[in-house]
Amino acid sequence: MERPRLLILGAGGHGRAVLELLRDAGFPPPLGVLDDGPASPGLPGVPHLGPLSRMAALRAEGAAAAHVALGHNATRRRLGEALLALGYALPALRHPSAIVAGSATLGAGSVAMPRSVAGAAARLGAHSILNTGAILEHDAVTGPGCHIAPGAVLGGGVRLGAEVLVGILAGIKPGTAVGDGATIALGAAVVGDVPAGATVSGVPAREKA
Ligand SMILES: CC(=O)SCCNC(=O)CCNC(=O)[C@H](O)C(C)(C)COP(=O)(O)OP(=O)(O)OC[C@H]1O[C@@H](n2cnc3c(N)ncnc32)[C@H](O)[C@@H]1OP(=O)(O)O
Repeated sequence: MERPRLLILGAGGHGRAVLELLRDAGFPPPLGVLDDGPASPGLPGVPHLGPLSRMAALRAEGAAAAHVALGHNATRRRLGEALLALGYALPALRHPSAIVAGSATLGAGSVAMPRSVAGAAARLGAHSILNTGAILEHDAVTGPGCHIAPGAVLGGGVRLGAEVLVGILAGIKPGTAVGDGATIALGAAVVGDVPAGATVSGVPAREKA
């Protein structure tokens, strides 16, 4: 499949990481980057095309494919859905060192960063990040707008709702369910279901009183 020139949304740290991925994966140079930061330095070597609100005008001018490279889950999902509604293609991005099982799926606008793994029948939701070295074990499923941070591991059959952050090096016991908008602290060991909106931390993971 020919790799498209992408419009990137977000010129922060994650944007720079995605830019490296695109180079490693053989994508052509991005069309440009949009960012709302008034003093945004942009992405190195990529034309800065203005604020996020320009995405509609650029679509009308012929931009056809995009990626939202923002770390904030709700914002990334909202912008990704807006891009889809405008008719942009949002290809799932995958670093060449990522291991994605033939039966695994990566949703629209999602990204599998270096050395990440998606096992048999795992499903990474739309607009989600499987960050460096993170692992979705077999049959693990995430909703849209999730972020599995570097080194985190979802055991077999784990189910995440929408917009869940699983912090760096956290682990989730096989078969566990995590509700929408929950935050799993870095280093946590989740051994039971987590309600929507909760923040849990520690080993075993608990909500703070
Ligand atoms: C490429 C990348 O960098 S991806 C980055 C992805 N992001 C992450 O992995 C970070 C995930 N976030 C965390 O783990 C955060 O520390 C959170 C969400 C758990 C808490 O953040 P905040 O609400 O800002 O809490 P804050 O730092 O003020 O700490 C509040 C209390 O929780 C404790 N705490 C904070 N993080 C943790 C943790 N991971 N495990 C155990 N306790 C923690 C603090 O020590 C503090 O305890 P105290 O009240 O007894 O003093």
